[in-house]
Amino acid sequence: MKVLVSDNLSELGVQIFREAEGIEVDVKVGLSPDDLKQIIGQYHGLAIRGATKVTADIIAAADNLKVVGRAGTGLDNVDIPAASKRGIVVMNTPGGNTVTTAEHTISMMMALARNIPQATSSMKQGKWEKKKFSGTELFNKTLGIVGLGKIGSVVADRTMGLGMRVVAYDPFLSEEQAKQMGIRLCTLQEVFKEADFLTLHVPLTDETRNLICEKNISIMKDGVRIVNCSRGPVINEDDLAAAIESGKVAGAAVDVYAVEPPGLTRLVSNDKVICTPHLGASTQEAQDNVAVAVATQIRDYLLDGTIRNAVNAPAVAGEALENLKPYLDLARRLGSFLGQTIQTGIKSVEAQYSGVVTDMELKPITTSFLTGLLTPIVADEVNQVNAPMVAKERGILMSETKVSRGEDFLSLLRFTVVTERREHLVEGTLFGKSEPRMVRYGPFRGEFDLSGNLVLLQGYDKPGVIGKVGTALGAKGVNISHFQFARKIPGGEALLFLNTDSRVEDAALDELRSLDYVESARRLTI
Ligand SMILES: NC(=O)C1=CN([C@@H]2O[C@H](COP(=O)(O)OP(=O)(O)OC[C@H]3O[C@@H](n4cnc5c(N)ncnc54)[C@H](O)[C@@H]3O)[C@@H](O)[C@H]2O)C=CC1
Ligand SMILES: O=C(O)C(=O)COP(=O)(O)O
Repeated sequence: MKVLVSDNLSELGVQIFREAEGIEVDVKVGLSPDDLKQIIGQYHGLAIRGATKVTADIIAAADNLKVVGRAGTGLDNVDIPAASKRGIVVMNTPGGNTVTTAEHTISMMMALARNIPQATSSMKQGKWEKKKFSGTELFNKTLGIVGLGKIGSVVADRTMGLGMRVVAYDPFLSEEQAKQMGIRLCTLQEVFKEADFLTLHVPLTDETRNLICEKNISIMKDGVRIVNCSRGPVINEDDLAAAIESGKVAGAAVDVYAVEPPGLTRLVSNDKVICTPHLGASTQEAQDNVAVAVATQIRDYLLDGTIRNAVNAPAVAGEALENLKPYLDLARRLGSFLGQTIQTGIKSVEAQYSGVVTDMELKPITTSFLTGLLTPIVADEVNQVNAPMVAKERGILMSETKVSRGEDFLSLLRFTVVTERREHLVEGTLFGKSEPRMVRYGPFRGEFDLSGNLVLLQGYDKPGVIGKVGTALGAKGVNISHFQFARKIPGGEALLFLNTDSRVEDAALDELRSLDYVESARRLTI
């Protein structure tokens, strides 16, 4: 497995790749988009920070890429839908830079309140401008926080210690959660109206883009000070610059920009604006945290499929993964079996779980079934990341339920696939702790081993059929390793399920089909 580190990652992270058996790492920082596109095809993993832009164009060239790991939080530099479509897991490292970014925010707010950068610069010109740089206290002022997530809540906690009154807006947080932090949740309008200082800690989304614009600034307090250590496009830079020039906004502290580096924009050039070059996460501690986290996550995914902190796949790790793995395997086999027997368009998939499996995370199991089901049907690679998307694109309705069924099995997985023509049902369970078995196919019950070369014969339960099948295959040199016979009623419809040591060629299949009482013969590989 080859991993490319394309941004400045702490050495501790690179070391983890170097020490991992089965991983080869290249560190190439500062590649142009064209250069990255040229080489990305060789890599299975990509470790980045914010500088590398993983666009749809790069992803289209990433023929072997399985995982993109962001050492940090914001993923606005990764085209997540494009990655998901190609089955590439996208991960970040939440929490690793939270304290550092919160501390930077508070440093920026204090520096802004006391004009520290401007005063420093003045002194370095030999001046002593005491009056010009008189500032304002934070004590007893209202801090408005937009986005009370990890960073926002650390900012809240620390600034309450400075005697600030904190109000916050976060539509995804409950009153109760905010109350536990001792913070009053308000509407966005209230936060804008009440804040003496306003700080932004939201991800860049369609809702947050351009949030600080002329219209919203107009409802803020005169003399408000604005801090942005989230993402540049959350602020309309021209509107903010204009509001500072007019005196409506007293000043701004900015770490992130619409375009990075921004050059000498109207905002950056303004004396009342203090700025840092996207330094929010730049401390040794945070960089070590996020590099170690991302390298460990990428390594574990590439080497054993453990998914942690992915934004486009359910998280499965550690002990939970160990318990889940046999079920993931069982579900994939059941899916693969049906995917190879179904011949018409799929309308819906229903997953029903009963027994001890219901204590586990079921979504990955359903996705694993889908992966098996869709792989024989669609041309592109289908995996845990893109299977739900592929199903959705094909208009397949999904449902997943837990049922209590007084069955004979410790756990039972039932999947019902409805096609344009009919309903296909399979049930599966684990024998022992990890032996996957299909125990029902439509009306037929048995103990079917879904592995290797299979032949599925449907016909009628008549004397001599089994012998003829064995003789026909034997004549072609095919050895049967496992044999299951199931029927509804004596003499009625029957199923012959064969595991063979070698692949059954077309001629042998044709011969099986020509036998009396054999209606169909199908070859499957699982
Ligand atoms: N300047 C820097 O170097 C850094 C910047 N960041 C930026 O800070 C952002 C926040 O980071 P974390 O706190 O770790 O993420 P988080 O996911 O813990 O918090 C984000 C919060 O924003 C809230 N939110 C989402 N949409 C919202 C909306 N429309 N209005 C109000 N709130 C909304 C969410 O509910 C969540 O609570 C990141 O997305 C990233 O863009 C993060 C780390 C370093
Ligand atoms: O983690 C984040 O979201 C950041 O913005 C930090 O960005 P960086 O790793 O310094 O490019």
